Amino acid sequence: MAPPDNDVLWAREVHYAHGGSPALLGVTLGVRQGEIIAVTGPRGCGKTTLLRCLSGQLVPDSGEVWFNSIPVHTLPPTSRERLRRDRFGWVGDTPQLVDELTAWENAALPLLLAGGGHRAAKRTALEWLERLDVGECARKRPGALVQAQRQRVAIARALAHQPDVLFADEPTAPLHQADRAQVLRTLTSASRSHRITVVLASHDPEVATLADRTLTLVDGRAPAGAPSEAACSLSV
Ligand SMILES: Nc1ncnc2c1ncn2[C@@H]1O[C@H](COP(=O)(O)OP(=O)(O)OP(=O)(O)O)[C@@H](O)[C@H]1O
Repeated sequence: MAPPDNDVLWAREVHYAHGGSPALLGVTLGVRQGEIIAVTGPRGCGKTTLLRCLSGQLVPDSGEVWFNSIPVHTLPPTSRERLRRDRFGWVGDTPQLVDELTAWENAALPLLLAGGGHRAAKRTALEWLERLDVGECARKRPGALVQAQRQRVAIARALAHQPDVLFADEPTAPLHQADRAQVLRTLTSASRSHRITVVLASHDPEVATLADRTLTLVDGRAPAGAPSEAACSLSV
């Protein structure tokens, strides 16, 4: 079945089990370009597994995942790898930076891997570090930064190549309470100004207030009795 024309990301009846243990039991979801969607629900309900299926890190056991007109679920591993590198951004709950590189080099990495010029990549990386309030850390290596600074650098790296879709899985988990709202606001406003679609997973209900829509998962599916799409409700 082909996806609806107006959805940048579309998943239909996605099932996934980790080593025989079911994590997703038929999730259907459409995300429009530039939209920010929050995936919420209690721990273990399948948020991370859903984001990994949508971003091509995992292949669903059954069901479909489309990015624009690309059937992600049928792509060979090298094509999924390229798609993730060129078109998607990923922020996880712990910053995975390259220890040998400085903050700006880390943030510039996706641009350099995509074949961008060194000077332009550096300028863009520095702009994003400034936007995320870690401009003064640009020349420091990750080991000289605190966890909250490292996570801001990881977010800058995920946004610097202006991906079509940013997947953020509990992106505020390593931050102190005081930093959380500010980093989330920066992430969502930068995404809105650059028309980057965001799929944001969190068990923190506050995250939903910054999103256009919310998909609530319970035990790998939408709440009993409701079709998955109906579980998406307007939250603003
Ligand atoms: N690698 C794995 N091997 C086995 N089971 C897994 C694996 N990853 C996740 N699971 C299980 O799959 C289910 C869904 O996990 P998932 O991490 O997707 O949920 P989540 O909503 O993101 O949880 P959390 O909020 O704790 O991050 C859980 O029961 C979890 O224990």
